Amino acid sequence: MEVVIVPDATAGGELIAEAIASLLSRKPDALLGVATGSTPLPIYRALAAKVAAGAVDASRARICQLDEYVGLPVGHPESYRSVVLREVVEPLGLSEASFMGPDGSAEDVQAACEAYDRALAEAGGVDLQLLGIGTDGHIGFNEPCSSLASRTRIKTLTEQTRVDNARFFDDIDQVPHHVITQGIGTILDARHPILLATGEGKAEAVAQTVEGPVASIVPASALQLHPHATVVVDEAAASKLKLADYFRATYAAKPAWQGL
Ligand SMILES: N[C@@H]1[C@@H](O)[C@H](O)[C@@H](COP(=O)(O)O)O[C@@H]1O
Repeated sequence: MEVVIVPDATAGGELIAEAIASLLSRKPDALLGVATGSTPLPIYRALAAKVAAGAVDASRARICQLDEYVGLPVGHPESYRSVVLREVVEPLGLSEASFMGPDGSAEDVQAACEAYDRALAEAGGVDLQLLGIGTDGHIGFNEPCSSLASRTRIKTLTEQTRVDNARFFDDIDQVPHHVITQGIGTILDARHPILLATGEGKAEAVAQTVEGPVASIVPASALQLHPHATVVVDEAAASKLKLADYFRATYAAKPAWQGL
């Protein structure tokens, strides 16, 4: 796993947007897996700015969703489908046709999960999967003790995650208990997962993800099993890494042509 320490969230967003731009120049119809939450917003802003400036052609990019709440009414502004359309698809000038995600309002949730995994595979697989991290080390909505081999399925949120996400709703009672999430096995199928973590609140989860054992109690630690996973962290989120100096030196000495 490559760990890149950047000064702040803006720099992290710029670096990852650059990696996406580079991917799109090699593969214009790349399938980009996008995450929700506050952390990836600087990536989407930086990428949209590059598109607006004509530096990147994203017109053939395809976007897919990582996870979704179960049971929110179709079109709810905080459904992850609405969030991804608002924060990623529209700013990149793409249409809804370029977007795919699981159906959180399906009556048969299990069938919707299986259909989504099939759709991802039929689309050729995810080229680059953006990830944030929960304070408990979750990726997507794979809460602690999720199977490291899991596929897209329904999960129950921990109380901590519901509390963390309550800021997007009027009150915590509106935060659904159930979600659909790409499984950890599904996420590991992506050709290049990139996790961005910023702020001190993520420092412990980052240290366990990068330097702890691979264990389902810290779902993000499964990224250690991926041959090409990148973890981008700001100084605050890197503050508990024992090998921070090594990661800095390694990245400083990396040939620029390698990119992320
Ligand atoms: N399902 C999302 C995750 O994909 C995201 O990584 C996490 C952290 O969000 P934030 O970046 O706002 O801290 O929130 C939610 O649980």
